[in-house]
Amino acid sequence: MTTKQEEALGELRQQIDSIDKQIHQLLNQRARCAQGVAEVKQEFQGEEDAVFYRPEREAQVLRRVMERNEGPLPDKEVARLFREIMSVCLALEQPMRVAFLGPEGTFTHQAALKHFGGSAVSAPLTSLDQVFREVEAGAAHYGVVPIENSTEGMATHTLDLFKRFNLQICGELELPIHHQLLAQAGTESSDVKTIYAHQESFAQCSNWLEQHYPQAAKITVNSNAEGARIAAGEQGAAAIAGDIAADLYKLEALARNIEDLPDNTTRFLILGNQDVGVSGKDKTSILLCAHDKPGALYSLLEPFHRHGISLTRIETRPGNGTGWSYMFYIDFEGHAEEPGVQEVLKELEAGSVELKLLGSYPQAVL
Ligand SMILES: O=C(O)C(=O)C[C@]1(C(=O)O)C=C[C@@H](O)C=C1
Repeated sequence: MTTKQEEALGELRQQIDSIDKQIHQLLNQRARCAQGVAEVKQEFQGEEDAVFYRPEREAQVLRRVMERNEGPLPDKEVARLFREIMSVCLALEQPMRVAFLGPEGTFTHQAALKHFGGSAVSAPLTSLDQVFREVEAGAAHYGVVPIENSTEGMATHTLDLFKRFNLQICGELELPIHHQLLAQAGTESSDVKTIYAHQESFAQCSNWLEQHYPQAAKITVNSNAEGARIAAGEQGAAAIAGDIAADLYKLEALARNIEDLPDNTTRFLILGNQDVGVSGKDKTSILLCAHDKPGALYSLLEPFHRHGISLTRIETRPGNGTGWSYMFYIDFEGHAEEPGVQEVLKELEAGSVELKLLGSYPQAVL
């Protein structure tokens, strides 16, 4: 290195050191504020009932971060940093236990980390029912469940569980699903004789596999993370999974983003036991049960139109056969505390057999 270069680098690094010191002090100052917030919550709500996680506030903080960002850091990247800052601050107030359908290393695990940050405690469970049960029982503070995929459609099993359990939806997030072909370090593409993956991932990568690995044996496993675990211990094997599984099982990507449709995205919901306040840009989800009679669907949807409320999703499921014939799962823009939404809910309640409010929550930010 020339002396001139050393001098120039030295000066910039001195600036970085001084900025780091300020960031560091400010981070701890922020953390002390969060501790103060926790004390206030405990004082006014009681030790047992204090609700520390506030999705509406987190959404507002993240939206503001993105709005005021002037770069050069991209909006999403600064938001991700602030996501982590709030995650550590929340963990100081109370470490959050977050349940999801395991094992660790699945896309749902990746969604949980994206939404709650790295300081939440992961609770991988063995079934979706168990995730609902643990959150309802309070054994986990929150749960993360898939609700729809852009190529596969609605996760109907999740929808049906909302009928059985009394939980609130506290949030949503979207995760682009990128599949990687993963193998032990040092594996060459030509070494791969067996590929492990979940059946959905095989389906989502079928053209690519046909083109690149027509001869390899394709073995279906219960989850991509399970496939990654097997591939980590087997020579000549590869797995289709996400980046989180690669990290967890120390695998390397032989090929990246091998999904046939590049915009493949899964939407996840956050389950909890609390009402979430208004964030300013919210969504509400309801289950409606209606008799199968002429005009039933029209009369359910008409109030939304009249009050200028946009539907973002409607899905029909068969009813349980006792008293009503159809169940509609409906997502729409707005919060149940807002007057227009309250009117619609009142009218729907009067005109349907049963209405279950699943929750109002901030629209996905990240
Ligand atoms: O504002 C609050 O209620 C806080 O607890 C602080 C804070 C934050 O770090 O900004 C932390 C956790 C909550 O989920 C929301 C925000």
